[in-house]
Amino acid sequence: MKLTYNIKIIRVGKIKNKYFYNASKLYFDRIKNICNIKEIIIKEVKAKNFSTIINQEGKNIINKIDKKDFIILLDEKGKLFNSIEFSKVIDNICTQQKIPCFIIGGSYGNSQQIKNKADLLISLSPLTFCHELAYVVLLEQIYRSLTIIIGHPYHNE
Ligand SMILES: C[S@@+](CC[C@H](N)C(=O)[O-])C[C@H]1O[C@@H](n2cnc3c(N)ncnc32)[C@H](O)[C@@H]1O
Repeated sequence: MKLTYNIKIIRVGKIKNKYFYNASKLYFDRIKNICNIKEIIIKEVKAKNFSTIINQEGKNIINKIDKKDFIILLDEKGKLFNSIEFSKVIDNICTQQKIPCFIIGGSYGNSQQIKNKADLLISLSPLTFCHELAYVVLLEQIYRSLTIIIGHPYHNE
């Protein structure tokens, strides 16, 4: 079953580790079979100062946000959801003709400006993951959510 839903992800930097890359490709392709997914990759900023990196990457991310986007920032201090609740978040945003736009920060995290702009902060766990692993977990959970929405047995297997 194919949904007309659109999902967007904005993230920082290439996936350099081949295992994370392969896992992300697996779930990205599965998601593509169910709905439209667009990804925007921001270049990693090189600077000596952490706050320069966070703020510049933050500005570059904000430039890619559109009016229809419902901004969901991934942050370990955000709200925790179970997979059914997470699928409802995605379903509700999409049925309101908005686009869930997931943002994953770079190695040093997210700027305060993005945190202020976000419509929702979600946590995948109270533990901190590298951004590559956070991306893989996010994709698996988006795929899981979509299977819940279309009634595919993946979540119950
Ligand atoms: C290495 S982490 C950045 C850690 C940084 N110290 C901070 O305070 O945000 C890189 C990115 O992965 C995502 N991330 C890592 N762990 C996460 C978690 N448990 N829940 C949600 N997002 C997470 C966030 O978007 C974060 O900005």
